[in-house]
Amino acid sequence: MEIAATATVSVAPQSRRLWNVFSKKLVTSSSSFLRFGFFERKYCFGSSRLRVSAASMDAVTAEKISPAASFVDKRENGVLHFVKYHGLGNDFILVDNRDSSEPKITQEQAAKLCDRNFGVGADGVIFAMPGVNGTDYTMRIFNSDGSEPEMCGNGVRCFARFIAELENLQGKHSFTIHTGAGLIVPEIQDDGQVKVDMGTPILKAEDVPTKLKGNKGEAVVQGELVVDGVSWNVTCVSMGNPHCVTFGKKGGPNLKVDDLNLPEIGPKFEHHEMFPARTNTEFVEVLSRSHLKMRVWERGAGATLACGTGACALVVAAVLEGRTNRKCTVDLPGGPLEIEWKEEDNHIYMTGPAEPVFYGSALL
Ligand SMILES: N[C@@H](CCC[C@H](N)C(=O)O)C(=O)O
Repeated sequence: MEIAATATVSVAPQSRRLWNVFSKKLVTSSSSFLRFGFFERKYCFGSSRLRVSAASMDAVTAEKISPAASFVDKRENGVLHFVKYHGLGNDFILVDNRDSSEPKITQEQAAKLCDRNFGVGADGVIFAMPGVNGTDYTMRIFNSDGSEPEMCGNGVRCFARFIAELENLQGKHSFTIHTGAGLIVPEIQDDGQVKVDMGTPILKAEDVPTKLKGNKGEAVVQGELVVDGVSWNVTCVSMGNPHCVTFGKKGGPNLKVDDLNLPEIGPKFEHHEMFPARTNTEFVEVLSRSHLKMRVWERGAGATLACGTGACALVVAAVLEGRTNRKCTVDLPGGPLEIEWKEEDNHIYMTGPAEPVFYGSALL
């Protein structure tokens, strides 16, 4: 029996070696052809196109199909193709959703996929969708608990790198991205890092939103938040999504963030009645006027290794509290981010890495 098959497969540079292995196997083993078939889908990502024709292969008979390969090969419905990325260990399942303005999976399915034991494992699922109002793309994200936030700083850097792979773009590139927080503009740098114009911070208490009363105009700056009978100094900032930033307790010493029991204290901030939309919370230690260290408890995701919107929010808080300059390095558990809150345009700029980890297909 002659099999004619053509597969157009594009792969991320990091994955090229793996694909080379696949393609080598393809010409040396007929059963590998069937394994390859699992990946031989319309789904394409990456920058190097590999065109494979199996028409000239020796006859491959149906008897050679192993039951397992056959099962996998047949699956198309109920399968989600994805690429896993991370930004400083804040990890996401990226989905090519450019053909539709409806996410390919539900919030419940996203929560299942994010489970680190029963799913792929991630802090969230991000969908690359068609742009609106003249923007290049729309980014939507579901947290690992299935809730939908407005924005994600580390996620948008991953998004930019994902788009560059999908569109086969090399070198410096910027995109206009519509998000729940408005227009966000990431730019891939020559060194592969991504610099993002994160827009302007929102400080008006009711827009953050927080029920705490504004004490510096309409903003909450070093306001008092009582958590389990203990008073904390907090500054509330929205980067499109809500953040509560604290440098320590009222009248207490500056925080040593390594000493915190984050899983115990984090949820008490997240679900505090003063935050009607829940909140992300950044616990911050000042190392110098241009160097901060933070740990984060994220709304809908818990303790994560990094939070880009959080790093931006805490530099705004640090400046408003007179603790630092407008340009800082922020050390997060997963590594550093460079943040600048520019006086000229009131915009915040975040620079950091985003890396692909693996690609795959998940059964839904
Ligand atoms: N990790 C993200 C923030 C993701 C959204 C957040 N959990 C929320 O619900 O607001 C970042 O890097 O900004």
